[in-house]
Amino acid sequence: MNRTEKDERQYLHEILKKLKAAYQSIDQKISGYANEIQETKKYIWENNAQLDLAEKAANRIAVHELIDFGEKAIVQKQKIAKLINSPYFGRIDFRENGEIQETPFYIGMHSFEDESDKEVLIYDWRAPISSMFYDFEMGNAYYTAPIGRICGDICLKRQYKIKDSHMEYMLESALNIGDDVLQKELSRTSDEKMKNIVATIQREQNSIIRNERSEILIIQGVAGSGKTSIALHRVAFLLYRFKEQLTSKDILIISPNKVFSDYISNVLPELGEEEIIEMDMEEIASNEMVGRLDFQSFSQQVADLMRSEDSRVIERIRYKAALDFVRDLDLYLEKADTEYFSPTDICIEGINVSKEYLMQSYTALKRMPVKKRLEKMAQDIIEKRKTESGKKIKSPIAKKVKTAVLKMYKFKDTLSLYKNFYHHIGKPELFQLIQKDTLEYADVFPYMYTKMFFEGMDTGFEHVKHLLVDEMQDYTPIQYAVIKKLFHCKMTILGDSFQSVNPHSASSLEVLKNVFGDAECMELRKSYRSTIEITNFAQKIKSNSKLVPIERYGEEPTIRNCATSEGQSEEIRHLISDYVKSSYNSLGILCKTQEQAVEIYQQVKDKYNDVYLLDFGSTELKDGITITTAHMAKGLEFDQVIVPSVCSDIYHTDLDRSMLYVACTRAMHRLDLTYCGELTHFLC
Ligand SMILES: Nc1ncnc2c1ncn2[C@@H]1O[C@H](COP(=O)(O)OP(=O)(O)OP(=O)(O)O)[C@@H](O)[C@H]1O
Repeated sequence: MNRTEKDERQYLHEILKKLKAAYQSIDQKISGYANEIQETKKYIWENNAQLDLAEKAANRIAVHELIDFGEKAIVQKQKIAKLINSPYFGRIDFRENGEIQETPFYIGMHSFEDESDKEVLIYDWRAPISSMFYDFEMGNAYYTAPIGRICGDICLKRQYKIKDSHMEYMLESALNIGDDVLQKELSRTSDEKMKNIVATIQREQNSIIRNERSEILIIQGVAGSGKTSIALHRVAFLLYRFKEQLTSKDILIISPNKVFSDYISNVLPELGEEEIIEMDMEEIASNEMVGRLDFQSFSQQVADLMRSEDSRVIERIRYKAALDFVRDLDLYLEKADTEYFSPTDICIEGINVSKEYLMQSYTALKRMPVKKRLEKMAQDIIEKRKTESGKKIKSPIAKKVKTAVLKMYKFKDTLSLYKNFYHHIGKPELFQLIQKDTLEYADVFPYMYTKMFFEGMDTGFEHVKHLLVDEMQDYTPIQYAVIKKLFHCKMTILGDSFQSVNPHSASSLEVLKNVFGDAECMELRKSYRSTIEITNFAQKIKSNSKLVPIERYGEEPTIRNCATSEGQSEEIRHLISDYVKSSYNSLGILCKTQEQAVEIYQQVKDKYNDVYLLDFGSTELKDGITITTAHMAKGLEFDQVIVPSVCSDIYHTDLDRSMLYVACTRAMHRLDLTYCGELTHFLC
């Protein structure tokens, strides 16, 4: 039963022996497959002339099968290699009701069974029995197995830190899982890529990961509460739980930008799953707009707003970000459906159709987009005429009929129909093109919504069975209305309404609940990323009464006043030098605008190693000094953060407050702010 630490070390030794043996055996299998593939190919090559078609096909199938076996074996080998490095992180001894003796269960990243007797030696963290490790302390516990709920007692609970096959420590955890282990994990320095957190998943997080029932699950979580980590672990769990129905190709992640995608790209492969396809909202829009209209990007919209707060622009953004806007547009499209089709009798080259008949056809095809409906009506007229006359209808005549039917609709393209909406509501000023053929960002999704009504859409997303939307607060109800039309699948939607990078178009949890009436909402209130000092500091910028900081202590954040802008540059260099001397891996210098970021980059790029400037075109996050905007840094984290120029003439609007909050909440261990002139009132 491995009672003592000595027993445990011995047991680890035994397990490692078995793992290494399994590794060798699988390695041999892989070599065997490789040889067989080569021999079969050689055989086909040498005997090509003599083989008949059936033999050739059979040999080719054999090669494909061998490749398939080989690939599966390689995946298995990688999993065992990971287990050799760290076989397990937890153990629970569970006595099922009615049994006399408890059984120990070791829990790790993947499962592993003894080759000889098939006894499971390590349970995958996603296995039903492993849920008790996260959900219960010592005493009464249960888990849900395929046969139903299994109840009993947990008699022992332990945690281990095993690295490079060596047990660094072992802890008896009578309390909540691994307060000590969690503290150790959170105190570590950052990594280039997001890490898995399987060993320290908390109970409230586990209930989200293992939620199987919700069709649409909304996770509202405070900054640093682990939303993104949890969402990715949830994907891994669903892939394990529904392995027969769900593969990584059936899942799509909508994330804010490419750097963020790169940052999170490691978690699923670490958990033994394949990487998932990621897109941002603009890519989805681009697919629809290609060859038609250009459009402003979200980042450009925010950057423009930061440069100058034009009240007319804000009014346009706000109106289109409201819940009522979707209703207004729906009402308009309903009207457009019935009132903008004005049929007239058709008399073309002996083809006579009455307007009443046309109206009937139009109404009968109501489920189709308008333009497709009109085209179908024209086609039906031609077909009917062909059947009646028994002759082919010449294409110029068919064309004339089609043109006549299309003309009966008041608008011939989506843009005119969409533009007319603003005349219809008596506010034409709410629609402005940036320049010819370039839509404002706020118009992109309303336009797409109108296009779906008028022309329809080939989505290409039919295969998606689970959609994950991160940073939900930055998408508006009309964007969700488009998403709902594009994706008919389960969804996990996560974000934090406190972290919107554009308060004029932010969606609160209430709004989201309204959009997805039948969604289940779960909240995460504990913040894990930052020290308590940093979290409390950020709370003063934007107070969230629901937030509970994790008790991890560090340095107080500083606000450094500088007499001149040269003095400020000097101070920033001084802070960078501190970072260089420290054990930290990453420093984020997070500015309000890209222009400021470029300026600082120019000042420091030649003085230090590993300095990177990120903008919205960037695709990668690297360890070192990252200089970028708060907007771009959304979702990321750094060991140390510097926020320059926190003075009143730079940070003064609601938007600025949000940016400052996002910037400060990116810091894990150290936070410093600099300014010259008057300090922004958000920090007074
Ligand atoms: N249970 C946990 N064990 C260890 N680390 C955790 C746990 N939960 C969260 N973390 C850590 O907290 C940090 C924040 O996690 P994550 O980025 O997923 O949070 P978030 O809610 O998406 O943050 P934000 O909204 O502020 O971008 C990460 O470093 C993550 O590893």
